[in-house]
Formats: sequence, C-alpha cells, structure tokens
Amino acid sequence: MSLSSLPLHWHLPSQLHPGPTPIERDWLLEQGSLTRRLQALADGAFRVEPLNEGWHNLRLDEARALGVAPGSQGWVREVLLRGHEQPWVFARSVASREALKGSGFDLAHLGSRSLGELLFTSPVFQRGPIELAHYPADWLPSSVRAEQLWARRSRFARERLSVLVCEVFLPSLFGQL
Ligand SMILES: C=C(O[C@@H]1C=C(C(=O)O)C=C[C@H]1O)C(=O)O
Repeated sequence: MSLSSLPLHWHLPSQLHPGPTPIERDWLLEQGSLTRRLQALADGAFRVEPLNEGWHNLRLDEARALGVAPGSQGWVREVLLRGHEQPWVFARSVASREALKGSGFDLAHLGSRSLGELLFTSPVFQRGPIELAHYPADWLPSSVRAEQLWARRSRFARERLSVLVCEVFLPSLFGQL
C-alpha cells in the first residue's frame, strides 16, 4: 500500500489525551489567518515558498474530507511558510478538480501569495472544524522531515467549492517562541 493511500486518521482536539502541549494547542487551534499571525511573529520577515503544485490523485483522507471518490483528481499546493527564512510551517492545500471547475477560484496561480489572502477575504469561506493528527514523516519534504509533528487540517467551503488546508507545525517555529 503506497503511503498516499494510507488512511491517515484525524481527530478533534477533545479526542486527544494527552495530545499537544498548551503552546502547540495555541497554534494548532488558531481560528484566524495563520499567515497574519506568522507575519506578526516574523515582524514582516515572512514569505510563502511554493514547493509543489499540480493536478494529482487526492489522498484517501483528502478525498473523504472533500466528499469525492477515492482517487479523484485535485489541485495540490504544497508550500513552506518561512519566518526570517526559517521553515515554520509546511502546508498542503487541495481542492477537487470537479469543484474547482467553473468556481473562479484561481488556486493554480497563487504563486508566492498566501492562500489565506483568498480564504480570509470576501466573499468569506466558511471554515469547518479543526482536526489534528501526527503527520507521516514520509509526506514531508526531506528538508523538514521529522517524526510525530503535529498537523491540523480544516475545510474552507464556499458554495460548491471546498478547499482542504493542512498545516504541519515545524520545530523551528516552536523553537522561536
Ligand atoms: C489558510 C491560510 O493560508 C496559509 C497559506 C497557505 C498557502 O499560501 O498555500 C497555506 C496554508 C495557510 O497557512 C491562512 O493564512 O490561514
């Protein structure tokens, strides 16, 4: 079974005991734009570094979260969010090809602009519950690969379009706090 078909299980924060530390929870459960919070922490020395973008078969947990058939195609955007050039967050955001078609949501041409600029401006997306998991190290870029890193995901929905955003918090962020 390839890693991408692993059924990664996500949990609501209340289902995790002992779960993340208080400092980790403060970031994992941030309800506002993560970009804005990281920009403030970096005092502006913040950037979005696109790593991989393109049409791919969605992972099983992604397809389930987006309500599409396993193996459906979607646009995948993987980035590093850097503060003072340190990799603070790895993010993987996906949307199904079907839902993107005709949505006018230009996920594919964001480049180094933050996805948050689209999701946290009008017309506003509705954000679903935040779920947590330990992110498989093999799914991380080799430059930031580590075991047992906490990740969160939530679904942003507007009309027929849903964007599933997954953010993995890297050691250099917590080392900065
Ligand atoms: C959803 C947001 O957008 C951030 C920016 C991302 C990107 O540019 O790909 C991905 C995940 C988020 O951390 C946010 O700012 O909260």
